[in-house]
Amino acid sequence: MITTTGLSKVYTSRGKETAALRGVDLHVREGEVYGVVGTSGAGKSTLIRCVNMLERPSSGTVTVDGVELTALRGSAHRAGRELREARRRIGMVFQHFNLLSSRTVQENVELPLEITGLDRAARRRKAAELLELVGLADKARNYPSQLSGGQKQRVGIARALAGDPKVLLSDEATSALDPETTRSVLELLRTLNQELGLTVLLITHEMDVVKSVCDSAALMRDGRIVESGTLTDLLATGESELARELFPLGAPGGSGYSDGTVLEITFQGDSSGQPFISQLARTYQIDINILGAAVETIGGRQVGRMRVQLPGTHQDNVVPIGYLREQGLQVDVVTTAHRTGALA
Ligand SMILES: Nc1ncnc2c1ncn2[C@@H]1O[C@H](COP(=O)(O)OP(=O)(O)OP(=O)(O)O)[C@@H](O)[C@H]1O
Repeated sequence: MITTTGLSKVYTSRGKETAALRGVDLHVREGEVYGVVGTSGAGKSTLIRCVNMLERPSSGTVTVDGVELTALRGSAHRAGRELREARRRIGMVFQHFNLLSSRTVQENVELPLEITGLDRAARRRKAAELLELVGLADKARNYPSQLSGGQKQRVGIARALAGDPKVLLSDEATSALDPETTRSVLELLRTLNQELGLTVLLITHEMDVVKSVCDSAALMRDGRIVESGTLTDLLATGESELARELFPLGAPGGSGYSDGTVLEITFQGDSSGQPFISQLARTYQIDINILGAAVETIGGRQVGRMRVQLPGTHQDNVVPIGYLREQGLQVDVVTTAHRTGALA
């Protein structure tokens, strides 16, 4: 639904060049919620602004719903007709809502419809439907200053949906909100994704946002995507940085365990109900030391991760590790004791 290839963006200000994007290939499938995370300055905002051509990329292509936007004429602020039409099918919500304070809630939602030339009665009807959808039917006549942050963002979302978009872009939409309001706005995004089949591309610096609503995620660093995939696949990849951030298990492995073999076991879906540790201990008559464990719901699926220590070297544990993998578990060997005189 959204594809970028080799996307680059260089800003020039006061004679200084900043490469904000350095060849980004992004692929967001239809109907998924896709999160882009990364530290400040990684290029997330630039990426999302290039996706709807608020910013024209320096090179590379952007295709949304089969239309190659980069091939359409017009600049970011003076778009040609085709680009304007394509953009109408892309809704955008902003961190600071960007509502007009002099207009009522209803009038804010109607704004994009005025631009399309829809008549007054139809605009009213559509805005009323959208406000109903975001749970704000009773606030239609209020002004933005009379609303809470969460309510303002719901208005922002209703306005973004006015053009019946297939894609919704969210630029840190919950960053200015408290945790509870964040949760309810994310739930709304999820509901819209499921009920309207809306594809959502969001950028955030909060891992919790990814954890609670995203199907897929990408990690950006210094203008590049350094890792991406579905959360399920990322969690099944031992060395995934995103998976570790999504699901930290306290102190990282690799230090502090002087003997034995330390494993990180990740289990998802069906295998999460299995008593595999006790089965392993019984089958191989070994003492297993549990160093840390957590179970969370990530992308609507139960995922567990456990760090355990087995006696002996990696070599000594090849069979038990194979047994765990046969059970469908993801097993990563974090540290292993070397076969020394003392351990042999
Ligand atoms: N209009 C601009 N002119 C010049 N440089 C810019 C402009 N916008 C962004 N940059 C630079 O491009 C780089 C990427 O910025 P961008 O805002 O895309 O990152 P970000 O990951 O969204 O960061 P944040 O989370 O802080 O918003 C940064 O070095 C930034 O200073």
